[in-house]
Amino acid sequence: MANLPILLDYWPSMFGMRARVALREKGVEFEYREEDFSNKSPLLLQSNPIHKKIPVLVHNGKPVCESLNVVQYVDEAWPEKNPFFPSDPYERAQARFWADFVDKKFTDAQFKVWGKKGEEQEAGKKEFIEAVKILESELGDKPYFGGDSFGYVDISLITFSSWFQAYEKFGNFSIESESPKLIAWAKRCMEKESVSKSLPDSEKIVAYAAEYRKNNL
Ligand SMILES: N[C@@H](CCC(=O)N[C@@H](CS)C(=O)NCC(=O)O)C(=O)O
Repeated sequence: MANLPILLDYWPSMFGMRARVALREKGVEFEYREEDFSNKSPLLLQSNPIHKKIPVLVHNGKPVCESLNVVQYVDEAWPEKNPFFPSDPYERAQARFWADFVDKKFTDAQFKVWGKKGEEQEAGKKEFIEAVKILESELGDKPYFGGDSFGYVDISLITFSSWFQAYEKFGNFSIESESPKLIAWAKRCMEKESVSKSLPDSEKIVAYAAEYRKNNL
């Protein structure tokens, strides 16, 4: 295991999953280390002293923090295979814009759908459906957000699909009837081994979310 990049991660984390998918897209072998948030490892605390959050990729002894930053780093450190970005500067800027939209709009909304109740949850559902429709229109008729190839925006968003069943169960709505194209895109992405190997079983996520709701709501 000497010299393999180390990924500090936590299994249900859609942010951690992004790093897993990115590394597997590049065919990079890595050591996966599961963190216990009630007893964070010294390596996590040293590597990400600012946020103390996963994912952290430790490569050649140096830590890279923040999931989208990890995905970009992986693309640059292993440029030979499956580039995540198009070469055109404008298209690259657009890809960064949409991944940022996923982080700023979609991430907050999805949390309210499964992690809140009452009015806050209802508002979250509205925001979530709005965000999904915007993303669906950005996808258009392309197979991937990256066009013909699976890229940066695809990696930033696909990891949330392991949570879709939890959103539907606790939000009491159907994502497919709101946004069939997005579901078709998610199924297409799941055909990639880099994705299917990196995303946990949806049933496990539902059970995890149910436990969170029991303890926190
Ligand atoms: N913006 C961060 C978010 C990472 C994040 O929220 N990680 C959570 C797990 S999903 C975490 O490490 N939480 C530990 C804690 O808050 O103590 C990223 O994209 O990497």
